[in-house]
Amino acid sequence: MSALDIDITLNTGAKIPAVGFGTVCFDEFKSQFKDALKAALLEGHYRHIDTAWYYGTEALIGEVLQELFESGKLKREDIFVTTKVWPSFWKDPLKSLEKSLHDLRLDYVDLFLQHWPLAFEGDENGLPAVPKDAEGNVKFAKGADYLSTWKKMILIYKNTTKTRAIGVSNYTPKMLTRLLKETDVVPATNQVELHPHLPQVELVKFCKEHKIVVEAFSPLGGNGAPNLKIPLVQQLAKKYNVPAVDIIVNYHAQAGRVVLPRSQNVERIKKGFSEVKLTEKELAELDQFGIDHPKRFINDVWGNDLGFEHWGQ
Ligand SMILES: NC(=O)C1=CN([C@@H]2O[C@H](COP(=O)(O)OP(=O)(O)OC[C@H]3O[C@@H](n4cnc5c(N)ncnc54)[C@H](O)[C@@H]3O)[C@@H](O)[C@H]2O)C=CC1
Ligand SMILES: O=C1O[C@H](CO)[C@@H](O)[C@@H]1O
Repeated sequence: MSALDIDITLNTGAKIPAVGFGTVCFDEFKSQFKDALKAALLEGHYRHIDTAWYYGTEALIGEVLQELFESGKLKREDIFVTTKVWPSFWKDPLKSLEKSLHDLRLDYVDLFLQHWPLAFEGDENGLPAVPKDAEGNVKFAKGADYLSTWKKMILIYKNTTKTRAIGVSNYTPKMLTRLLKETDVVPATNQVELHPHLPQVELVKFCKEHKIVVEAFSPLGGNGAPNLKIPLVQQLAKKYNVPAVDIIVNYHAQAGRVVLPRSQNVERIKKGFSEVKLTEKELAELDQFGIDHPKRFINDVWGNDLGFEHWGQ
C-alpha cells in the first residue's frame, strides 16, 4: 500500500487524503510546475493539493485541473483542494476565496484556511501581500483582531457552497483556546510546521483532544530537505529499505496527521511513497529527537511576535 492511499476523517465527516502536494514554487522552478502537478495527479496518484493565494501558483493549478477534467482523466470529486486567506486579505476572506476559486477554475474548495493569525495592511486586492514601512518593518493592520477573519470564514462556511470545511494555520494552543471560547465552529485542521526537528508535541495533543486534524507543513524542512539527513531518519530508512522521505511521510500519516511534501521533480513525484509501519517506539523516538534538537526552518519575520518556540534557530 502507498501512504498516498491513507485518508483521515475531518470533524465535518469528510475525508482528507493524508498526503497533500505542496505548491510553494520558486521562480526558477515555475516552468516545471504544471508538469510536476500533472505527474503528481496522474502517475504519482496524489489526490490532495495544498495551495494558497500567497503562493502565486493557483492559476497554474487551474490550467492543469481544467485540462485533466476536460480530457476525462480526472473528476473534481477525485481530488481534495485546500486554499488559504493571507493576512493582507484579513478583512475580506470571501474576496480572497473568490479570487482563488477563479484562478483554480473551481466552484468550491474542500478546505479554506486562515493562513496566519495575523492582519496586514493591504488594499482591496490584498496587495502588497507583505506591506512594509520605510524601515522595512511589516505593516500590521492597527487594532485588527485575527479572530475577525475566522468569524467571517464561519459565515462563508455556513452561508455559501464555496468551501466544504474551514480551518486555520500557524495557530498556537493559546490562540486555539481563544478561538474555541469565542466562536462556534471548531477548525477542521491546524496547518503548522511539524517534522522530526519540531514535533510540537503539546500542540498535537491539544488538537487531538479537540478533534482538529494537524497538517504538517515543511515536513522535509523546506529548501534542500535538511530533515532527510537526520541520522535517525536515515537509520530507519535503511532498516525498512525505503528512501528517507518515506520515513518522514509515514511518521505523520501513521499518527493521523496530514503531511504536505513539496517537489517539482517529476521522477521523484512518480515514485510516490511506500507505506511503512513504524513501531510506536520509533514514532516516539522521532518525536524525542525533536524535543532534544528543536529547530524551526520557516522563520518569516511576521511571525516574530506569535510566541512560537525555537523561532529563528
Ligand atoms: N501554512 C503555512 O504557513 C505553510 C504551508 N506550507 C505548505 O507545505 C508545503 C511543503 O513545505 P515546503 O516548505 O515547501 O517544503 P518541504 O519541507 O516539503 O521541502 C521541500 C524541499 O525538499 C526537496 N525534496 C522534496 N522531495 C525530496 C526527496 N524525495 N529527496 C530529496 N529532496 C526532496 C525539494 O526539492 C525542496 O527543496 C508547501 O509547498 C506548502 O504547500 C509551507 C510553508 C508554510
Ligand atoms: O505558506 C507559506 O509558505 C511560505 C514560504 O514557505 C510561508 O511564508 C508561508 O507561510
